[in-house]
Amino acid sequence: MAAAQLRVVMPIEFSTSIGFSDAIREGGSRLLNPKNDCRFLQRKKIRWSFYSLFANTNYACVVQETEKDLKFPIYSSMVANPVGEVAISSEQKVYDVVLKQAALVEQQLRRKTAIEVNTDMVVPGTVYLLKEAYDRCGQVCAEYAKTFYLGTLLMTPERRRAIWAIYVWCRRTDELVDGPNASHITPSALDRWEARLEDVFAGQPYDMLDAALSDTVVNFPVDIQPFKDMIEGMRMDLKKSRYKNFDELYLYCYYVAGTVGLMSVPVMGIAPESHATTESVYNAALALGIANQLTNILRDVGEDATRGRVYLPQDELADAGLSDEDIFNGKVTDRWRNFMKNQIRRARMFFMEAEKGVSELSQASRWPVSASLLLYRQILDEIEANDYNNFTKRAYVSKAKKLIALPVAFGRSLIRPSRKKLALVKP
Ligand SMILES: CC(C)=CCC/C(C)=C/CC/C(C)=C/CC/C(C)=C/[C@@H]1[C@@H](COP(=O)(O)OP(=O)(O)O)[C@]1(C)CC/C=C(\C)CC/C=C(\C)CCC=C(C)C
Ligand SMILES: [Mn+2]
Repeated sequence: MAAAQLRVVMPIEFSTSIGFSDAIREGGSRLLNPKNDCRFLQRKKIRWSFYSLFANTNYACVVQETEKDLKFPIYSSMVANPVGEVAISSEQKVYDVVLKQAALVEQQLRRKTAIEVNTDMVVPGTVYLLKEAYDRCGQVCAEYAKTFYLGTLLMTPERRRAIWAIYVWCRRTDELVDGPNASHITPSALDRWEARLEDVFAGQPYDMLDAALSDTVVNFPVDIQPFKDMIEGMRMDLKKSRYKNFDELYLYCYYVAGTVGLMSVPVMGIAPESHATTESVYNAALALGIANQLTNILRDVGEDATRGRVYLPQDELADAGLSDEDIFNGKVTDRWRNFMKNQIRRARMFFMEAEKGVSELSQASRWPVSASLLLYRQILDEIEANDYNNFTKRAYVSKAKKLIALPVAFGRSLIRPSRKKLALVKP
């Protein structure tokens, strides 16, 4: 087993009490001995499940004590190869994007005090009624994602149509690599899609669906970076069908789904009375995207396998005594169940991280986000109810359960923003 670098972020008293040396006090690091460290945490009755999940990998964990409550986030932290060379983890890279996005939105909001919504817009050569463009986006959203669509109906009209425009761009981007023409898509087609995106942000849309997005990015402080990153995720999908470890998977999940959170918050808005920092809300939004994508991956194991794709971390499969072969054979064994239990637990941790941010959103956005969180999370319950057979059974949340989630989500959306700053467990 390779040693990994452990980065510790925690109060000095705690680091001493669990026996880490001076060298690793706040922000320091030392070589991790996964087995011993893991047993140590277990002996101390410290929540260690995710620690153990990473223990046999090259990952270390970040530890932080917050209000007497220990948190062991499921993120990968510093990654070291067996000779001890440390690379920046995906989580740290992505967190840098989160900080930049949060800073950007604050700057833009300061510059722009009131949001002015245009009703019409002139596109060079053609006049499109913007209303029509947005309505078309709404129809696409209703057709492809009924649940999201219903959620958006609970938002203010300006926010709702902006989310539709973002949804449509995301859907079209995904279709490039997953749609009927996917086999013809090359990296240069994605480069062209990116050039077109730049034009959209520069106010030069190609078609009416783009025009809705051009209008949205003028009216809300949405930045181009998460959009570009989503295209990067599609590039990754073109060239990669295996993920060595969770660090690699985390980056993929950020690209294709965490980005959606970062695109949406500037539209959904943070409650004016919230005391949470902008970056903590962005962080929660990122977590919701990651949680959703991990859930997607766990639900679609069988379907992805038929396309020769395995999104599960290869090292964690190997540690569980499993291989690609077991996935292609599609037999539910105890090894598979145990493996799945850990994967589900990790996805739930991301949902928990996301939940902390929902109450910080503007009042009208809380209900739809909370509903979408509850509904997506239930897919994990359904995988369990299917006895972890995600090879041949698609986990599906029934209409009745969806209906029950709505009032529950409504109740949760009444929770007011915190009076305290949100705790951030980050490197
Ligand atoms: C503070 C806080 C919690 C704020 C909330 C922030 C927020 C609204 C986050 C949204 C998170 C979200 C809905 C992420 C989408 C994740 C997702 C489903 C990604 C899919 C990627 C590719 O997966 P794959 O190819 O494996 O799957 P398919 O078989 O193709 O399904 C995506 C398909 C990428 C494209 C994403 C979309 C089309 C969804 C975009 C959704 C919105 C813009 C609407 C968000 C609105 C609400 C009400 C949640
Ligand atoms: Mn897809």
